[in-house]
Amino acid sequence: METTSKKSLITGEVMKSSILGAFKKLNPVYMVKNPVMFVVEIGFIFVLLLAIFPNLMGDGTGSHLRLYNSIVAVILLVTLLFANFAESIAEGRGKAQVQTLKKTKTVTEARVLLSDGTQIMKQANELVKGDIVIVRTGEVIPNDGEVIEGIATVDESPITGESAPVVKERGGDFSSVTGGTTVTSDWLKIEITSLPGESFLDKMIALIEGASRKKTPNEIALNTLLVSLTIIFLLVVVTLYPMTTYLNVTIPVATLIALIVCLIPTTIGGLLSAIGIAGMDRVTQFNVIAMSGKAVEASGDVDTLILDKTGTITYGNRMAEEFKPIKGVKEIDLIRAAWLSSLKDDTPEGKSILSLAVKLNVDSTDEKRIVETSEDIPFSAQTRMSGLDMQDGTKIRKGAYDSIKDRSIAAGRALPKDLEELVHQVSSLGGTPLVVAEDDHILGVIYLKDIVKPGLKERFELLRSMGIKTIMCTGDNPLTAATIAKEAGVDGFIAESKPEDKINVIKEEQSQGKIVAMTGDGTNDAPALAQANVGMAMNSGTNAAKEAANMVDLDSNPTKIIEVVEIGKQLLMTRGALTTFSIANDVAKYFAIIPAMLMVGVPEMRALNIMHLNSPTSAILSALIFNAIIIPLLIPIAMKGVQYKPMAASKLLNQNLLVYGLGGIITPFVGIKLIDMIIGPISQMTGL
Ligand SMILES: Nc1ncnc2c1ncn2[C@@H]1O[C@H](COP(=O)(O)OP(=O)(O)OP(=O)(O)O)[C@@H](O)[C@H]1O
Ligand SMILES: [K+]
Ligand SMILES: [Mg+2]
Repeated sequence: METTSKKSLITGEVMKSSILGAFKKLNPVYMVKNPVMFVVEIGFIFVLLLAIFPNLMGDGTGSHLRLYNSIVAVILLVTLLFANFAESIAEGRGKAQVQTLKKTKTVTEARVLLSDGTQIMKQANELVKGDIVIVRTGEVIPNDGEVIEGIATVDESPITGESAPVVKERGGDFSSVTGGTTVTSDWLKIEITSLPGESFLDKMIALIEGASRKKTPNEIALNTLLVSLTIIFLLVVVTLYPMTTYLNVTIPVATLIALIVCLIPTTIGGLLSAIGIAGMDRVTQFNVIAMSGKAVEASGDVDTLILDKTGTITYGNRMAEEFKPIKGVKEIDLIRAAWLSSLKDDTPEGKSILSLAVKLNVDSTDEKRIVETSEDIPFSAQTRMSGLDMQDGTKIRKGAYDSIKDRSIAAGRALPKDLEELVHQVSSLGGTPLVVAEDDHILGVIYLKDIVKPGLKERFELLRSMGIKTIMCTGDNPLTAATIAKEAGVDGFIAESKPEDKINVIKEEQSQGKIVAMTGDGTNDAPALAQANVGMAMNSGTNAAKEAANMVDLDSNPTKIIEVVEIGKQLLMTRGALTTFSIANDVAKYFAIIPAMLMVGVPEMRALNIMHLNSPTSAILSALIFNAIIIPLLIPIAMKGVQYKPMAASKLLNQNLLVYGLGGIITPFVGIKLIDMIIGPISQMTGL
């Protein structure tokens, strides 16, 4: 699957604003939201004071101490800036995108059609829900809405990044339009469905700007852990103080603060929000808009994926292929009834039946009269039927086998003997059989042909190896469902399902503690999209679906949920890996610094000073410098995410513990030693 738009990674512009952002974020009001880094900031302020007034805590007055305190203060400041920079740069790409989107929002006027037929011009920001507007070629659609008349091509590229215009028309799946897109041919009559400032585009801008970004549940839990660790290390260092006095080692307060900062989980504390933002951004790069970080995170935890058949697993442009009459019924009578039943059917299925009937020379001379005089019985997922009631009282219906069957039985009719056989023939090909009835007489079956998308089997295999169960939900009959399910390789299916059945499947899974994802595009999918932990609506779908979902796929490709799940997993893994690395780092630093610090007063400690660092001062400064530069060094991993390979969760965990845990323990020893080799001689020269 290709992403349609790849935005360049980090531009000079983003770099500049990120550096600026790093300084702006030093504001304590902002810093306090990140407790670990806030502790570093307090430490910095404290050491800064000690640089100015070295004897503030009774450490003495020497100029060396002043210099030392100043150096520690500078490194602490740099640590803060690095952490802030990580967050800024993660936000940077989104900011550039917002600029482009804001340019889209330049509509000022809309042509409103009043109920008396007159047209007036109104400011776009004065439009209310229910207003009817007319948009002509070259004009921008003023707000989100549903097409109620007309057919036109619309350029949606500002939102989807897709340059080819899309056709919009009344009814079906292509009736919703987005404010800010441009009509490129013909005209549309649109009913406005959003209030000014609440359009899809507005929401996208707000989301990307971070206005509605909240800490996710996992982030909150991790933060609690990080705060606990911070408190523990604070206590460790505080209790070290009387111990050193007892051992007759004098340790400057700045060193103790440096030690605290080295030991508390600053690496993950500094990168945590960047990881979250980058995760959301990666989804955006895939042309999926996530309404919250929580949604992206939930997609990483998905256990069950509910997919609908038509349009997700199959291409969904179901075309009438053949008319199969019941024994004793003339083919032309079936064709005529099928044609009648579709005269007012707006769905693609209905249209394809009309064109096949016309191709087979149906008698259509009285079309106009019938259209004008009969009553439309539109298709609904609830009834799974469509048709019309004619002026003479004849009721023409076509629909799902069980729906028409129930209807006939209710009317006290016996079913034709060969009906089941015809339905079976179509179903075993994976096609959708539509049964046609005139009043309660069943005339035959329409074969709607559909094709399973290629490559799905491999993708479902991939999901299975991630431990995700796939369930196909369809309104179609059990045999068609079984045929398609087998061909596509899903784990299970539910046939003859009505919209509420989808919700029930989701609830059932959730009651077993499972996290459920689903995709959908119709108004009838909206409740299920809202019920699912991850609901991904298609951009081409109805506004109700988009409103209910917590993600929208701008490319309207339902199988993209698979990539979203991968990105979510990658986000969770990246966070886990860097947390492991960070904590392993801190523990390693403890063993690297403490012996070097104490060996002055406790000669026995020399044995533990396996790193042979130049001096206690050099040891602590090296550790502090390492602690700072590890943050920018890890920014690429935070942004790109650790590589995800599908495998069992436990195996993955073990592998990550090995790589990031062991790596986290070894890296500080190597890093601190290298830095010590550089700054050791300098600190000796300056006599620090
Ligand atoms: N235009 C139509 N007129 C009458 N019956 C239809 C029409 N379109 C579909 N049906 C019948 O209604 C059933 C349900 O349709 P619906 O679109 O809700 O589900 P589906 O497309 O079969 O499955 P999925 O939920 O996978 O999209 C179809 O299986 C078909 O039998
Ligand atoms: K640290
Ligand atoms: Mg459908």
